[in-house]
Amino acid sequence: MVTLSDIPGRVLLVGAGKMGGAMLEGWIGLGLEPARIAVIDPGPPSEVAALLEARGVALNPLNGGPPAVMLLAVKPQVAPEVLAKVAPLAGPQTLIVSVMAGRTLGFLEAAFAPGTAVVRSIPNTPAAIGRGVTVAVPNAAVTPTQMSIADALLRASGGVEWVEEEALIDVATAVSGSGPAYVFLLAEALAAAGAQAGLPADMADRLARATVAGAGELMIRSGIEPAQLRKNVTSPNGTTAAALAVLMDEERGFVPLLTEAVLAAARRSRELAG
Ligand SMILES: NC(=O)C1=CN([C@@H]2O[C@H](COP(=O)(O)OP(=O)(O)OC[C@H]3O[C@@H](n4cnc5c(N)ncnc54)[C@H](O)[C@@H]3O)[C@@H](O)[C@H]2O)C=CC1
Ligand SMILES: O=C(O)[C@@H]1CCC=N1
Repeated sequence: MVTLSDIPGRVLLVGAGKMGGAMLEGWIGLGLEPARIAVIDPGPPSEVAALLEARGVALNPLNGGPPAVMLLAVKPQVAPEVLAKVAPLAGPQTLIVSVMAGRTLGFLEAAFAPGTAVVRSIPNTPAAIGRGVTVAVPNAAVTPTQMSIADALLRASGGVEWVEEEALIDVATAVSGSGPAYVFLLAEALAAAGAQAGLPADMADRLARATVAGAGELMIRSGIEPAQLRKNVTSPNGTTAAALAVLMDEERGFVPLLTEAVLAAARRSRELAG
């Protein structure tokens, strides 16, 4: 098994915003030596800049030779101009790992020298607390060792699932990549509904947060299927059944709505391919 300290060279992070910064924190937390990391970012968020300064991670270094890994975490929309600038920093042995939504293996391969090893992946923001999940696909040039290196870097943020079919990344983006936003919206909507139904707003907010967090933790720790956990809350002819009759309506309920949302996100991921 490859660990972060086995990576044969530097890790160059291009774009240290919300996602890149979260991954960086994970690597440092798991013992990747700060001297083995460098960051390229013209304007990292202040908390990331403070972390770089505190740990002595090089920001925008002028040289250093080709890195072992270049991890791309800029917005997909600026990828063409950013890649044109950073591609010359990669050597023949450099492994490219992208977390950019939509940007395909084909797009990434075209930006680097022929034969460059590229992994396209999609993480999510619970990466910031090591509870993310990432789905990744390698191109044909990725060696087993490089795949283990990519796995170690991505696993610092949580679980990793490898797929062989690249099209699945667009769907994973719509489910797990964007998914935390759906859950946060659920917390927002539950709080708003509670306030509208008469709870003090701050209390509705606390109850909604605790409910979403507690339900998520129960699902993980118990290992019980979500459908069974739902049934465990639902007494026959009780309050939950009354709510679920609305939420599980086959036409207007949560399932058709979420299906439409996931399909919209997957479609957008395919559009971002450019
Ligand atoms: N935020 C999320 O939930 C997820 C984001 N992603 C992907 O991660 C990537 C980054 O997203 P966020 O971190 O949310 O965005 P962000 O805006 O927080 O971070 C982007 C960073 O790129 C930097 N940047 C801009 N121009 C640059 C350049 N020329 N060279 C180097 N760095 C440059 C910015 O200063 C910023 O710090 C995107 O491609 C997105 O699709 C993937 C999965 C989840
Ligand atoms: O909204 C986006 O495009 C990115 C990718 C997945 C989550 N955030």
